[in-house]
Amino acid sequence: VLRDRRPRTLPPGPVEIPFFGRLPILDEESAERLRKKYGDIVSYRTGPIRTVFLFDYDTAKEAMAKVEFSNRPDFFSSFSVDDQKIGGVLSSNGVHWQHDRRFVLRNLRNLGMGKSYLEEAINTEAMALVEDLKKSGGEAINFPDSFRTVALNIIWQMVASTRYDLRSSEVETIYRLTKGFQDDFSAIAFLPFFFPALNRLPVPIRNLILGEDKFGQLLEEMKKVINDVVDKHLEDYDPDNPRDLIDEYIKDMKDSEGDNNSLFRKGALNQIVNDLFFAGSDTVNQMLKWMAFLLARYPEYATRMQQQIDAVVPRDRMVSLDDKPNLPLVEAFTVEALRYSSMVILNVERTATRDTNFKGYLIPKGTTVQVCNYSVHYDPRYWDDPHKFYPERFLDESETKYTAPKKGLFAFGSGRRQCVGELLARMELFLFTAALIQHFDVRPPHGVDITKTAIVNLGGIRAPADDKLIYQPRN
Ligand code: HEM
Repeated sequence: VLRDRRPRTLPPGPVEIPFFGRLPILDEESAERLRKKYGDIVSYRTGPIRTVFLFDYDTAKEAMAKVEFSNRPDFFSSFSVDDQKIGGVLSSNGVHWQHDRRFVLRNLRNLGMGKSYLEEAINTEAMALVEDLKKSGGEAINFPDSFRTVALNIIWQMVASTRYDLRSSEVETIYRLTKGFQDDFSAIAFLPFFFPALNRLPVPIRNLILGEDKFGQLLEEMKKVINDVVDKHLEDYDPDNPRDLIDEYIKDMKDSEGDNNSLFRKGALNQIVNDLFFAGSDTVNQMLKWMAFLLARYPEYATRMQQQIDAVVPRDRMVSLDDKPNLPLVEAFTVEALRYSSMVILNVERTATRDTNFKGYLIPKGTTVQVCNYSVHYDPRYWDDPHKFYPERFLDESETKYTAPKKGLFAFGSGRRQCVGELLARMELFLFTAALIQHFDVRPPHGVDITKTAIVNLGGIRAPADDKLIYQPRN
């Protein structure tokens, strides 16, 4: 039964088990075990789906740039809130993806990605975050809800001109949906995609073991939240006063009315909004948790960064992007946090659009192609002592200048589908982290050994466990 049926032209990997294959790989330990045993390119079968895992930076970079590996797998469309399930950026393919990605990139830039007025908006949130954390009065608290609200507020202001109060209950609803997807559906909801036979089970059994009814409910709720936001924009739309990305889309949609070839559609707009909300808020929220954890875990860096900030920024002014050249350690700390956290453990899946020769192997059409970002970030070929948290690796010899790595960083993916929000995320991480450092000593509660804090897996996202921390305002 265990005869390996894998075609010889495929990369090596564990013996394929007919019909069932093996359980999906969702964590860094299992991925690393594969790499250690089979090398940098490994094929692995889960049900009818074959995945080729890539573990080495150069190989991953080359693969992610290939047109043949630029699509997302078909099953991504099940998460779409577009009625036609073809629009948006994250899960779409072909001309629809190209069209919507171009629209999003152009408008994120026009709305200030990398520019000073967006910096102001981020610093308004940073100030609100500081005030909110001060309310904890130096008591030990779990990661504050304000982390997620400030992250949401930035992208939501660009997309929908909405800013929430840091403790607003509306944010609670939105995050309940995100968390629902994360907690309940990380592994189990994917199983029918890998094991289609499960779809033949009676509905009550599928609901019981796979929670499909709950998944459907969450998706419907999300659809409604997004649709209401877009409908409200359509109602209030003023062509002379576009407020945000949704208005810009409505403008293009109205301009192209009557053009049968136009790809501007309300369903696609809904999905774009959904993508930006999902990809743009929880990612930053999770990274803020990492920043707080790492500041508490490595107080020697926190102290050095406070000295650097205090030397150039008066306490009554927020750190700005112009201060960056004077704060090389702060930048190095945030980038090292991206590497060390490897928050997105496995890069978002791609799929081969046709049979493709790659590195001496023939990757058949339909094969999933996935880079293990964690493995790239912990690869001793690119990083000295990779398990050490060491921001200095991003400084020049005199430690006075930040130096971007030439190779080895994969936090935002790569190639044609590289993260569209990278610039925005880097701005947010730098300014939010600087605000935390400038205003607080972050530390574990007395007697708590922070080296024992677990790193958990939240549906493919690596995050520090929510142990309590103290945010002590600095004198
Ligand atoms: C620290 C924060 C973030 C991290 C680590 C991150 C990481 C990633 C990664 C790994 C990918 C997959 C790239 C690939 O397939 O090669 C991705 C895609 C994407 N990200 Fe981000 N991201 C972050 C923040 C954001 C923000 C703030 C936005 C919102 C503007 C955003 C929007 C997107 C979108 C729309 C895609 C899909 C791109 C496509 O399929 O063409 N991300 N991100």
